[in-house]
Amino acid sequence: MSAPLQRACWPLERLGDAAVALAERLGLSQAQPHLGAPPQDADPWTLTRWLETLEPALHLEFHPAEPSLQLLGTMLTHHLPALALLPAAEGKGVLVLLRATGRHLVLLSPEGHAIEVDRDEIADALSHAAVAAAAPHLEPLLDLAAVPLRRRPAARRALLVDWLGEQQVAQLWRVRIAAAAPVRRQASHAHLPRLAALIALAFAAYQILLLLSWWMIGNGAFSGRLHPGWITAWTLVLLSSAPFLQASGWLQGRVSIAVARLLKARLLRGSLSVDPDRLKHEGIGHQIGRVIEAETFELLSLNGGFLGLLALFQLPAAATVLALGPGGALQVAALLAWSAFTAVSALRLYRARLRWSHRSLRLTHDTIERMVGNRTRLVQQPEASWHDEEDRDLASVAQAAAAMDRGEVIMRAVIPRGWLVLGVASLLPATLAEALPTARLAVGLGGVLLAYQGFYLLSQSLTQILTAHVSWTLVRDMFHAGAAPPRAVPVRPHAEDAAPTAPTVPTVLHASGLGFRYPDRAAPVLDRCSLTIARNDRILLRGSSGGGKSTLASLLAGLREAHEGTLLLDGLDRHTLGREAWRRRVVLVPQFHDNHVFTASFAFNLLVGRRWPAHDEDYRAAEAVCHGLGLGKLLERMPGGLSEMVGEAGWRLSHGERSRMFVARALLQSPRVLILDESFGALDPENVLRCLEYVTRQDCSLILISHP
Ligand SMILES: Nc1ncnc2c1ncn2[C@@H]1O[C@H](COP(=O)(O)OP(=O)(O)OP(=O)(O)O)[C@@H](O)[C@H]1O
Repeated sequence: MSAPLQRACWPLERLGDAAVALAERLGLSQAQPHLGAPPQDADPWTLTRWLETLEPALHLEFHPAEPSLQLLGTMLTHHLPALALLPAAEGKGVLVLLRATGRHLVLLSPEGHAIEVDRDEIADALSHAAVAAAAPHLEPLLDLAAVPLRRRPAARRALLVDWLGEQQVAQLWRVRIAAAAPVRRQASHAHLPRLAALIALAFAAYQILLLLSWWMIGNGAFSGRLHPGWITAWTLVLLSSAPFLQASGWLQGRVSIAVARLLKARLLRGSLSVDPDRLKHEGIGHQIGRVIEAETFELLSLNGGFLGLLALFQLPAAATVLALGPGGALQVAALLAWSAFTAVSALRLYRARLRWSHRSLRLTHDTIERMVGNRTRLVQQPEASWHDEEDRDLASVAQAAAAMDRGEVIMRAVIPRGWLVLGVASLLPATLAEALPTARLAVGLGGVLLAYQGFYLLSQSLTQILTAHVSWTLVRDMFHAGAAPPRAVPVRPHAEDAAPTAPTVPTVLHASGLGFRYPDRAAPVLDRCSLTIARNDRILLRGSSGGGKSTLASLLAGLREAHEGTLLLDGLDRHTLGREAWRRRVVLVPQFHDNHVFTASFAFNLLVGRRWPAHDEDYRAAEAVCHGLGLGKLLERMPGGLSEMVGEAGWRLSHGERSRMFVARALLQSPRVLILDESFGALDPENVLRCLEYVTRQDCSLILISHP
């Protein structure tokens, strides 16, 4: 290892510090306390889980990547920043890769210095362990082929890429700013303020050059001195405005991609964080409507914003030209009056669009509900009234749509064209009062045309921005739900995060005085509920139907939040530990109707909570758990085994097979606390016994919910 690489290498025990230093470098986090060390001799998967525990505090996400030799170079060039694990032969350490500069990478050293190291040297160091086995066979081959010395490095690399194929040669973690990070931070990380300023500058330069070209040609033409020199200058000025327009278009593209990424990531996170009771209450139709609105928002807000920016340059420029022209103050007053009329029309359109959106959202919701319950409706509802409500709802949406269309016609057609009439009319008094020279008249008309273009852009922009704003009112809850909880504080991760089997303090979960009430119910479901669960406890929770067992389970698993009382896991509350870390440790298998089989391979369904794509050891673990739960015969029966497609469009698992698959899915997440909510209700006594025996043998605390 070269001296610069040695200087840039962090000892593995300081992985947490390396992550913090990177976060600070990216402007995402202030100085953090020492975050402890990852477990000794941890494998990459364990390190990944350990790193994940730092995510809430650092506003970062660590995505593991295990590239082949062929992909390693691409990763080191295009997927930075990243953390990289140096293999044991290279001294087992961590590299903090900041960015690529040509053939070099900039690394952050433990002393906080940026150090440049050759990219190939880093690739060799990272892949050393995998490549070492093949290396001895290379030289004899190169000798035999008489490859000249200077071409040997390239030949060596080509041979290795071919030999090692898809084999994983290195362990990296791509570092991304978390979707939950404050929007301001994400925006500045994506350079959005700078890009926006550049767009504004490019627009301004384009506009100024355009006006200048007008002035030149107009001045020359109307003064009767259209010298070839003026025409050449006019052509040059006009041509030089084109690159600014191009540049602004290109910058807009970059902004659009960055904003769309930010928005999508945040909405996705938000949709996973919204209170499940609220989602259920609103219904699936409402959620589908929201997805459509989110698309609308993304599409129209950016486009409308860019058009609006252009209009903001164009209208003041037009006002200036009009003020200098023969119409003077009268034309400027007409422009202001028309702007006010535009604002009023925009407000009316906004209200109409809001009404239409709410009604069509309700229509989507009701349609989906009717589709879901269609069979019941066909059987139980008199045929004559099947479409009554649908007709009523459609008429109401059509009425709102007609009002909205009227508003759009005013905005898109009347506003720009109406201005043309008003602009020319406001020029008439000056024209009638005195015989105007052609040049003065041209300035007046030019101003009117310039303002026409401004109003045209403004009307397009306002229509889109208002529509986007209505969409925003429908998705903003989801967006805000994706933000990091305000109380997220740095956590000192425990070694047992990564090694759940390690002996720890006996108390795992501690609840005291828990209270919970559903929003639309007066009486609480849980009232002053206290319990302590120690490591490897086996608890049977029984009670009458509707007594609150599933509700308690969802509180313990972090799916719902108690309205009063405290709940601690390993001594930390849910906000401190972070939602993801909590759910990884306390895994709930919900009741059958609340669980889902994905239309995907059986292996995916088993391993989705553990790691996907899965590794060989994951497949082995999945098979072992399946055998333990009595699913071995199913694996033999399915032609594709673990790769068999299951779900609605695939192999239809029986009720009992599904419920055991749900248990296997939870066990494969190596939980510290496992909660099974009536998971064995569909099994025959023999399989119940076998499953009970298997789950009670696992190294985790177990809560089994069952009817008396
Ligand atoms: N989203 C909700 N809104 C209002 N009430 C609810 C909601 N979910 C559950 N409940 C009510 O809360 C009470 C407790 O429900 P819970 O599912 O926790 O009971 P349980 O003991 O698990 O019942 P079971 O043994 O029948 O599964 C029930 O009366 C139920 O109807």
